[in-house]
Amino acid sequence: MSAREAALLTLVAMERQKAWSNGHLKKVIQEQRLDRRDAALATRLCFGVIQNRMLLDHYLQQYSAMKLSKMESKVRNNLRLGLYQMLFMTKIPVSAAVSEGVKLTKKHCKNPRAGGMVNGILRNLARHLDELPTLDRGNPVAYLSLLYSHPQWLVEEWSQQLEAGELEELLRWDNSEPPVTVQVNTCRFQTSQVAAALEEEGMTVTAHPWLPDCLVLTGTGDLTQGRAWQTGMFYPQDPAARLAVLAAGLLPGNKVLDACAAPGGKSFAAAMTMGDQGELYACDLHAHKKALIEAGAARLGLGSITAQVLDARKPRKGWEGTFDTVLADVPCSGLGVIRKKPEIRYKPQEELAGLPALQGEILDNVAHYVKPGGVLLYSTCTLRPQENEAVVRAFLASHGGFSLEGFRLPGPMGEQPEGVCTLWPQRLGTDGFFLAKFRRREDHD
Ligand SMILES: C[S@@+](CC[C@H](N)C(=O)[O-])C[C@H]1O[C@@H](n2cnc3c(N)ncnc32)[C@H](O)[C@@H]1O
Repeated sequence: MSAREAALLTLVAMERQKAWSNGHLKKVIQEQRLDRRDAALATRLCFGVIQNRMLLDHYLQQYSAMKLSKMESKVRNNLRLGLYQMLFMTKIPVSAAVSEGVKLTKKHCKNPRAGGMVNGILRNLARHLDELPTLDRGNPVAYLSLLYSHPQWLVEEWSQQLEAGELEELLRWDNSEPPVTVQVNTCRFQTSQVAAALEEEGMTVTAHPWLPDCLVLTGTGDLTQGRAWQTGMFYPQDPAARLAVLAAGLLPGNKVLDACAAPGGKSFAAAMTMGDQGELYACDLHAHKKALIEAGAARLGLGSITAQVLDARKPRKGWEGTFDTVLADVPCSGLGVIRKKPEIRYKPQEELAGLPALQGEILDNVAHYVKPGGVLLYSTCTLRPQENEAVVRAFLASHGGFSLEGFRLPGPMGEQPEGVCTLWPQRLGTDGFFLAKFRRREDHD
C-alpha cells in the first residue's frame, strides 16, 4: 500500500467511523508495514489535509459542479489530498499529485465516472494554481478561520482573549508539526543515559530548553519498538502536561489521587516527582483504560501506582479528607492540543456545551477527598474560559474551605502568584493547558 492510500483510508475512516487520525493511521502503517519514509509521508498527507480542510474545500468547491458534501467520501478525500499536495508540498510534482489521485479514485470508488471527475477538477486547479481567488479579508475572523481552517466560533472566542497578531500566531502554531517530547524515568535512569540510548537507536536528541529531564526527539519512527522504551527509560509527554503536575508541589510519601488518570501520563509524572515513594491512586471511569495505566506503570517500574475504575462524579466511601493532593485533569474540549489532534477543532460546538457542568461536578466531588491543608489541582488541555476560569470561579463560590494558592513553575512561566495560569502554546512552545491550584484550609470541615 502506498503512503497516499494509507492517508486516504484514514481520512475516510475518520468521516465514516469517527476514527482518530493518529490511532487509525498508526494501525494502517503497522498492518501494511509501511517503511519509515512512507509512514512519514502518509502522516504528513493525512495531518495536512485535516489541518487545511476548510481552505481546501473552499477552493475545491469553486472548481466542482457537484457539491463536495454530496460526493462519496473517498472521492472528496482524494480531491483534498490532491490539492493539498499541489498547494503545500511543492516538492511533489503537480502531475504526480493528479495522476495518483485519479488512480486511487479508480481503485476505490464504486462510481465508474468518479475517476474522470477527480481528473477534471484537479487538472483544472493545477492550471490555475497561481491565480486562485484571493480570500475575502472583509471580516478578519472569517478570513483567519478560512485561512487556517479553524471554525469561526473558535476564532471568535480566541479573538476575545488575544490581540490580532497573537491570534494568528496561535492558529499558525496549531497547524505546525509537533515535536516529540519525552520525560525521563528519573526513578531509574539518568537523563544522560536515556539520551545516549535513544541516540544509539538512531534518533537526534536534544535537552528541552527549560524543562529538566525532558528530551526533544527527531527521527523517531515507532518509539515503542526500541530497547529504551522496552526497558522503561522514558514516557512520551508534552512539557505542559508535566507542568500541571509540578504545580501541585508533591513530596515523597504523599497520598495522591489522580481522579481522571488514563492513559496515565500525569500519574507517571507524579510518581516520579515523589521518587515513587507514597501512594498514588490512578482512577478512570472507563474499565478498558485501567489496563493502559497498569501497563504504563509496569513498564516504567513504578510501584506506588494503583489503578482503579472509578467515576469521579460519585462519592467514594472512606476517602473523605484522606488525600494530601488530588489531581483533577478533567475531560475537556482539548482545544489546546490541536497540533497533535488536528481534527479536534471540528467537533461541533454543541457537543462542548455540557463540559463545564461535568468538570464542575467532578471538582465538587473530588474536593471532598482532600484532607485539611491539602491541595486540589485542576487542569485542562483547553483554552476556553468556560471550561477554565469560569469553572474555577464557580468552585470557589461554593467551596469556602478552598482558596487559590500561588505556585512556581520551571522555565518562562516562573512564579504564578494568582494560583491560576494559562499555558498559551504560541508563547511557551508547548501544548495549551490551564492550571488552577486550590489549598483546603486547615480549619475547615
Ligand atoms: C484529559 S484525560 C486525562 C489524561 C491523563 N490525566 C493523562 O495525563 O494521561 C481525561 C480522562 O478522564 C476520564 N473520565 C471522563 N469522565 C470521567 C469520570 N466521570 N470519572 C473519571 N474519569 C473520567 C476519561 O476517560 C479520560 O481518560
